[in-house]
Amino acid sequence: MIPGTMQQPSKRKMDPPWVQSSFEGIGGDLSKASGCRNTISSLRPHIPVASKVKSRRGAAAASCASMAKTGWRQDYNRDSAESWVERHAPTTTMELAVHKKKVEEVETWLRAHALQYNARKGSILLITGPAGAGKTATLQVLCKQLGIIIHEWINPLEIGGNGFGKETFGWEREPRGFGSGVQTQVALFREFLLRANRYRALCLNGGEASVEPEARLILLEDIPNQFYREPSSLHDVLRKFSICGRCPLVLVASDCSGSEYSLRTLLPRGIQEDLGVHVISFNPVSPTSLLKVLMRVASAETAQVRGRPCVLNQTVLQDLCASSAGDIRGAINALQFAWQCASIRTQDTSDSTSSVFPRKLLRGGVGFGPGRRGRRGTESPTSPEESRTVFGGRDVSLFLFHALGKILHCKRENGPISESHALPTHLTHQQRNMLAVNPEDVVERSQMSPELFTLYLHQNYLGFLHDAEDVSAAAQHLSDADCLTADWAVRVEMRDYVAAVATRGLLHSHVGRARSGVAGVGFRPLHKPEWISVHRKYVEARLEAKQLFSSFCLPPLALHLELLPYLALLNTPLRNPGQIAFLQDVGRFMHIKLPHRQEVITIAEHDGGGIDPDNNPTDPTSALPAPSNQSAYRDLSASQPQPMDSHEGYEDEELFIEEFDSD
Ligand SMILES: Nc1ncnc2c1ncn2[C@@H]1O[C@H](COP(=O)(O)OP(=O)(O)OP(=O)(O)O)[C@@H](O)[C@H]1O
Repeated sequence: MIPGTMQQPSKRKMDPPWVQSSFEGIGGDLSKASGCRNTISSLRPHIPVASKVKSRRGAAAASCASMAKTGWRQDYNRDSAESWVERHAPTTTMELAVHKKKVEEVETWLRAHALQYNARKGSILLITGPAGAGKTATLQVLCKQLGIIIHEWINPLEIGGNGFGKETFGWEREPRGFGSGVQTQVALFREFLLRANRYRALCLNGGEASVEPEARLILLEDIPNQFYREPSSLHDVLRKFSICGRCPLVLVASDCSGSEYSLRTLLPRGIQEDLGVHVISFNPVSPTSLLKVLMRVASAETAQVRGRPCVLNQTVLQDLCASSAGDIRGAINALQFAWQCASIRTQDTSDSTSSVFPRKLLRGGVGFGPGRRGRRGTESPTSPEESRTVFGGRDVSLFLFHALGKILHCKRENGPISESHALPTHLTHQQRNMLAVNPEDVVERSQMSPELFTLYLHQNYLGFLHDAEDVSAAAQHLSDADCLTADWAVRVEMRDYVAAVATRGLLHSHVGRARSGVAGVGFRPLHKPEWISVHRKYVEARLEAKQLFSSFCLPPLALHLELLPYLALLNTPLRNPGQIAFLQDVGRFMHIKLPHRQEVITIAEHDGGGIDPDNNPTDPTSALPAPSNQSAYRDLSASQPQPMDSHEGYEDEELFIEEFDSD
């Protein structure tokens, strides 16, 4: 007998009663979280189901668990240990706070691909949208309703057998089936994806396996990190899956604009089209739906608290909705937190509380308790910003489309101008109503550099102005903004001024529309700046010239301003077809006649603020041929012009081009 094993039980008995597991709430949460995960655990015993300790779901529960350690009332602790997000999870489509059309879209796809026997088995659905928009909840509710079993991939915490998972959570690693060696997460994932649907889930509870419906799908929300570093390996796996998969795959991914971990990096549009991925894009939950859910949750919680009347204040709920920016999970977590703060305050306002919660969080009873309205000192936060600071909430970033729209549509407040804002008589022609938005704030929330944002404005502003005077004034302001960053020495310091001059200048130029009484221009598609493709071409050409003319050993300036124009003018063919093509492409642009403007790319509603990684001008190397000298010359990329007929045969001629010294 090992002494350690003997001592273990008595040690447990001696634990003080106030020590509670930090995973208490989460454990309950996960066990509730579903049959689908149980299905997976039965299918793949070595994958630690409990490893899906999502911080988002555990946040509220973890805070409650830490509260429990301070020895407050047991009933309160038990009550608060469970996350409300899980406790009030929707069970039917009627309860979902998601727009009906989106629910129908997902349902139609599921019926066509998961329920139809003849449907293509390896079909892929991609559900995107902001975090907390109810994407997973919708899928789970629909699958439950349609009787579809979900096999969900959950990233294993322990892969190499270091004992962490086994010792901490009591999981056993399955030694057979996947080999005894260390397996990479990607290898495990590949195996899961291609094998998950071959076997039925085991019925460990003794129930009848035959009563299970056959329809099933694979859910991939927890994407292995390796794929973000190497998206091509995910593409390979998905390609294989689309050929030999036996059930549909649903990818759930949140939009995170401007992040390198964004979906566009992982699954660019080209790959989506290749694989025939069907995309359904969710919007943030509307404030009305959010408010309904919060009221339902709050009423249910109030009904549970016996003997303690809690009066809900709708203003607080509205503030929570506004500050959560369509994130239902965030809104419910904030409500739970606010409710618990209020409960603590009304139950026990001893000094011990202030050691856990900052006083700021405890002020005012946050909308609960009788007679709070109208009493100074117990006011609820009135502005979304204030409620955000009090209860947490989300830092609201704007999608590019909406950020540009806020400037280009130039919304102003109606009504007379207050005396404090009135300009002197000689400046009345400059008088405008108050702006509905703060332009600098919009630029900041777009998560773009002011210069790039100005470029987008420059590309799109013409369609939004009413007359030529407005266009002239706007162009003047945009030029001024451009000049501000002309000097590289002060470029960084001047960035903020660029944003202010460009956006405010553009907004100030909107005069004609108001004068003519036109309400607005309505919907207008927005486009990416042509500058992006021009700049991309410039960077590509620079790199290509460096490779093709490396034998001249010239610095870039001399290469581009002396050698290349000289060679282009000489009209002498070179030895190399790559060099010929290059000179024809960039050295003789004055002869190229463009019949019309270049085709511009329309911005989709959920495009992020950063430069599109599919078309990143700062990293043109991806679009270039391999930088091997031979292949770069022989195999010109399709985008490059091929040597003209007139030059055919020059390759064989012995021509000598004099190399000259740049000095
Ligand atoms: N009426 C409701 N409609 C939708 N979700 C609800 C509702 N009430 C509570 N919830 C809970 O809100 C949470 C929404 O999170 P969900 O995981 O579905 O969002 P998501 O869009 O998939 O976000 P992420 O991409 O971050 O996972 C779920 O835990 C769900 O149980």
